[in-house]
Amino acid sequence: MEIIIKENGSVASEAAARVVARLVREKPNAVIGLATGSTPLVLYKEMIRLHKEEGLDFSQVSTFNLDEYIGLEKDHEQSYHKFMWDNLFSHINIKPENVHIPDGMAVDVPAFCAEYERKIVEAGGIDLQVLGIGSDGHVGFNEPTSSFASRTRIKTLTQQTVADNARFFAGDESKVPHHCITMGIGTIMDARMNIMLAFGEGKAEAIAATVEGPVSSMMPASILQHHPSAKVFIDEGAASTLKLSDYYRWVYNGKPEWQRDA
Ligand SMILES: N[C@@H]1[C@@H](O)[C@H](O)[C@@H](COP(=O)(O)O)O[C@@H]1O
Repeated sequence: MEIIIKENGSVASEAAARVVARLVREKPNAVIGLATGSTPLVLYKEMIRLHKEEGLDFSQVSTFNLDEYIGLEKDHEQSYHKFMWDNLFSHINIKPENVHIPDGMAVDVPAFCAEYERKIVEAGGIDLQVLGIGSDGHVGFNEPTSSFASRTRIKTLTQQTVADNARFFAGDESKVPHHCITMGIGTIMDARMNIMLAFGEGKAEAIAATVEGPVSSMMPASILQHHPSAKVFIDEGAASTLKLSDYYRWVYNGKPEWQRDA
């Protein structure tokens, strides 16, 4: 794992955006996995800026989102569909037919999930997957004890995640769906590169356990230790309990400029 510590979340997000931009320039028909939550918002703003000001071209790019709540219509204020269109897709030149987000209203969920996996394979696999992390270490919505071999499927959220995400539902936990469709950990691990973003002290424990703890399904993100190309972009807050943070800075600063974020 490569740990990239920046002074704040904006600078870290800009660094992550450079990795996305490099991929899209090198491979115009790249397949990108995307995440929701508050963490990737600045990354998406920067991708929009790169498109508008520097001509970054998404016309051949395909995307696959990690997850969606079950039971929310696409236009629900808190659906991940709406989140992605509001915060990214409406502002770049991506083709709607190249956007894939799990359908929280699917009638036959297992069939939908199998088809989602098939579409990822058909697209050539995910080149780069963007990840956030839940305070309990979940990636996508793969909650603690999720199988490392799991594929896209239905999951039940933990009480912790329901409580964390209630802030998006006017603080009302009863309004947060308890089920979701999420890519599996096996699906995420198949991506050729994973980039995780985490900001603030609230994520420090989960990040320390992910980067320096034992690999355990109790901390789903820790499986990234087994990924051949995983980068973790964090700010000082999220880095605050890492034991080897000086070493990560030393490694990063020892790289030639052009290699630093790539
Ligand atoms: N399913 C999403 C995750 O993909 C995200 O990483 C996590 C963290 O959210 P935030 O970035 O708002 O802290 O929240 C949700 O539960």
